[in-house]
Amino acid sequence: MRIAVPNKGRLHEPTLSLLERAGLHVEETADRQLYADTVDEDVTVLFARAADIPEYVRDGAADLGVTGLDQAAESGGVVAAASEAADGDLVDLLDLGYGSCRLVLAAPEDGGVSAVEDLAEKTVATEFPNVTRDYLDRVGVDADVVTVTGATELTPHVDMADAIVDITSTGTTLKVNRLAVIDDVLDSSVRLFARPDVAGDPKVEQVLTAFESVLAADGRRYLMMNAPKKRLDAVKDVIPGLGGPTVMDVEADENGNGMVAVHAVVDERDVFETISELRSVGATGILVTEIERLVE
Ligand SMILES: Nc1ncnc2c1ncn2[C@@H]1O[C@H](COP(=O)(O)OP(=O)(O)OP(=O)(O)O)[C@@H](O)[C@H]1O
Ligand SMILES: O=P(O)(O)OC[C@H]1O[C@H](OP(=O)(O)OP(=O)(O)O)[C@H](O)[C@@H]1O
Ligand SMILES: [Mg+2]
Repeated sequence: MRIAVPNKGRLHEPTLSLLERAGLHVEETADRQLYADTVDEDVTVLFARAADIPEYVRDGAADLGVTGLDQAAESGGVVAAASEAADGDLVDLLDLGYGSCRLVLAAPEDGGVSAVEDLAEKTVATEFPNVTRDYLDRVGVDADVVTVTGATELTPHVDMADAIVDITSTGTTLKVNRLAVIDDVLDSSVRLFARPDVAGDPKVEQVLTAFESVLAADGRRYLMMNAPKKRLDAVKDVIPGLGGPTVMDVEADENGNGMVAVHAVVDERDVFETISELRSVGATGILVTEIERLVE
């Protein structure tokens, strides 16, 4: 099975790190190599431009692809489940949570365009012509779309366009270029995409579960401690655990009091408060560790 992942740019590193954490270690390759093996002999990684990945998957060059929803939407249809797929659609299997950005319609701050209706008979420049045309159809505005391959923010200032549809995340680029957001076109983040015909394959399910387990572990910590057996209920009350803690009998303390070891998964935001509460109900030897993966 082949997974297409971004070969460079901002999505490259986080995607490799996700594969690594998911247990799909990518074998060392020289930079720019197109393919790489993983520790799983059935899984090959294919490096491609973020914008080309949806096409690789649609065409069958790859079975799975990791890229932005914006890129997938630009290249064709995207559906949430294989059962809803029409010919050529991609299935959006999982939101991987990084690469979050918005495609927005923006125009010069002090210009003549302050609502999408003002764009009738005018021109919109974008790297996303298909998404932009779909959007204009949806809102019922007849505007020209010109395709550019970068520096879109410049086009309204050189009379190439009256507005743009472009990616924004912090808003800095729009601000620097004195452009104001007029409307949201698409919310995007990086997703795991599959072709509908492979979406239910056991190997695909295995990759999906591995990715999900990484996301589930994010923001969670593993707590281990010892506690007097008679304080167990109090300890349990303190731990906002995932399906209740794991409790094991351990050796009694020096006074012969029964002791237990308690393990639990907790939200990292709760760790600080939880530790002092655990100490106050008699827990000792409290250990906090990171979790690599969590299969629920
Ligand atoms: N500013 C941003 N913040 C968050 N995500 C972004 C941002 N810009 C782009 N992305 C996401 O990353 C994807 C890839 O962007 P792009 O193709 O521009 O590559 P890049 O990482 O910028 O590298 P390069 O432009 O140098 O090829 C976009 O389709 C989008 O999903
Ligand atoms: O809202 P902001 O945080 O300013 O981000 C938005 C900018 O980020 C992306 O550009 P990128 O940095 O990828 O440069 P590129 O044009 O070379 O792709 C995008 O094309 C916008 O220009
Ligand atoms: Mg970019």
